Amino acid sequence: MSVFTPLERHELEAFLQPYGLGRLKDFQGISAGTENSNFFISLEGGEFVLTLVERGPRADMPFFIGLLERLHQAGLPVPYAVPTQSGEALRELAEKPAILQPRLAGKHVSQPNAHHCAEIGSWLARLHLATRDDILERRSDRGLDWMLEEGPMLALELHDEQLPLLRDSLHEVAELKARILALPRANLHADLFRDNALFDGNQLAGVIDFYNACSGPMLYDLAITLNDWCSQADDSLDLPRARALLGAYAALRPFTTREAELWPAMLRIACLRFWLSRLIAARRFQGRDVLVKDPNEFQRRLAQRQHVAVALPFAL
Ligand SMILES: Nc1ncnc2c1ncn2[C@@H]1O[C@H](COP(=O)(O)OP(=O)(O)OP(=O)(O)O)[C@@H](O)[C@H]1O
Ligand SMILES: N[C@@H](CCO)C(=O)O
Repeated sequence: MSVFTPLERHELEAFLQPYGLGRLKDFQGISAGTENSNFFISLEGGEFVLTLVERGPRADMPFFIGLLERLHQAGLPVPYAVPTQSGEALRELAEKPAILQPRLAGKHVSQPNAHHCAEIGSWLARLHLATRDDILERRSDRGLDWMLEEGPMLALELHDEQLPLLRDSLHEVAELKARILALPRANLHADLFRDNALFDGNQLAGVIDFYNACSGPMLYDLAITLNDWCSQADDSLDLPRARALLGAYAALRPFTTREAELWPAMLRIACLRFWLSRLIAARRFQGRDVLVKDPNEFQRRLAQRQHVAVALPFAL
């Protein structure tokens, strides 16, 4: 299970007291996450999730809190940091940045249908529309430069037959970097996988886990999302789901010609990002009781995306 920082009841009770939300009834570590420590917290005053942020600089916490507050104000279903009675939203527990958020209803969907994908496409367009005119700047710590730095080092750990795919992909990043950075920008979720969305039946109940959020090209967010929501068991794209996601997105924010041109490459670059980050996680947590997702899944997807059959709809 992925609770990196276990908590004792007494330290939790002391931490929760300033919220004025009543007695602690129950708490439980959440095994699902891979990056942060999360706990379901049941208080007399309601159900909450406590997150201890394990990765990334503390200086970024006001960005996450500010972005979630803005999205909450814009009516998007997201968790947000609950303040204490004296107005403190960002706190510290066990020497980690800590925030308490309302627990959202709903369940993760592991086998999405076209309707789920359309809901996700609309949500992503709403995120981008709510932020593109006044972007909260944050450079991704898993961005293009990071790929170009980490890729060659990780190559040393790969088998020979994996190297051409990695080398070609890094070459594509270097070649297209300037054009990608010139694409239309907004705030990105940058990790909108199925395990970061909660559904109530076919209805999207909320999107969680903004700890990879950043500013950047909107098309990159779409590629990350599509690669997870619309991949089939053989890692190729499922066309009806992909068209539903892209169509719902484009109905709210039409794509530009430049975005349409870079779309196939963007899908590949989004695969590379998670291939590399999963290789790093696999090395870091080897032999530990931590959920590590399979890096090879994204190697296979990267290989599959060398030919992309799903064009962007409605390119201007
Ligand atoms: N606000 C919330 N409401 C309901 N459930 C939540 C909430 N926040 C987190 N969870 C639950 O906790 C689990 C782990 O949370 P989260 O995805 O944020 O962790 P993580 O370690 O950052 O994971 P990863 O980066 O691997 O997606 C989620 O899958 C979800 O089940
Ligand atoms: N969603 C990521 C993990 C958290 O960033 C992955 O599937 O590799």
